[in-house]
Amino acid sequence: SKLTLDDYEIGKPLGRGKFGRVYLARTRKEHFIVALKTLFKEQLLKDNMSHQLRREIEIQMRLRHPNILRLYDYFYDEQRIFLVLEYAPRGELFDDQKSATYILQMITALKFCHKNKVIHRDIKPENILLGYHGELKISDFGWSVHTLSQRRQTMCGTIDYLPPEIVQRHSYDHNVDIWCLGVLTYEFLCGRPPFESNDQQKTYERITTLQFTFPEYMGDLAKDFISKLLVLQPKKRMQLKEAAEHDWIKRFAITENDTNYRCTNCNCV
Ligand SMILES: O=C(Cc1cc(-c2ccc3c(-c4nc5ccccc5[nH]4)n[nH]c3c2)n[nH]1)Nc1cccc(F)c1
Repeated sequence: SKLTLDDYEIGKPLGRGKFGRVYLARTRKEHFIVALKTLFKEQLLKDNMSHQLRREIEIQMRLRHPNILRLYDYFYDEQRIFLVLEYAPRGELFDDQKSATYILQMITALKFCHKNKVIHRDIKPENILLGYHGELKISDFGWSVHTLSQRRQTMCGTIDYLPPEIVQRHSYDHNVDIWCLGVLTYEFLCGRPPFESNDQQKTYERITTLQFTFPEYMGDLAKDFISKLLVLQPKKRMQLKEAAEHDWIKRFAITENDTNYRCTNCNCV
């Protein structure tokens, strides 16, 4: 027979409110672990989302594939609808821990570049590769030493990463890499860059006027870290030394001397 809420023991909240209220849960009888999502009927009616939810439930109940998160079941009470979703043990693709770990490696790489009087100028996801042990590798120094003309730089590839001083054709220094680090951190955590727009001119305007917002699920430490990098005045941006010491990095980054350091590729440690 159909399970109800009483058949589950509720555990810790999962995710960060990105998906609404989702809790770790397990069935009282078999201790089968799931992610239990709660949706409020009133909210759904208000947003006129009931038909969409029905369709989504329909589709997700039917689709069975190792790379598609399972919807095992659903049930409801007077106020709420409950979705019994598959529990994904390794969590979100880019959470604070993975993002901070990569950003710390980016910081150490940029420190080395700047110490050697090299400004990368083109930090963005396309220019990042991963080594055998999952370590970050900045690739493509094409723009670093002999930057091509501004036009060429803005013509190819994304403009989302351009710092304001380059958009406005002012002189620039190593602080351009600090700006890009802020854009990269934002994209790692949100899955899109902060100034993205469907019109190039609009993107430039948002960059030069610092028009961006944080999604509500973003943690305060991450917001503080990014806000100290995405500063219009290059000299006012947090420097790499402080960035490496920032609480968001301290709290979430995993370095090889951490106890929970585990190579994502092999069991080499
Ligand atoms: O709403 C969602 C998407 C969704 C997925 C989730 C979700 C969130 C987190 C997890 C997790 C999970 N595992 C973790 C491990 C470590 C840290 C955090 C974790 N979160 N496992 N499964 C999940 C499932 N919440 N909401 N699907 C949905 C909605 C309506 C109808 C329907 F058929 C599906």
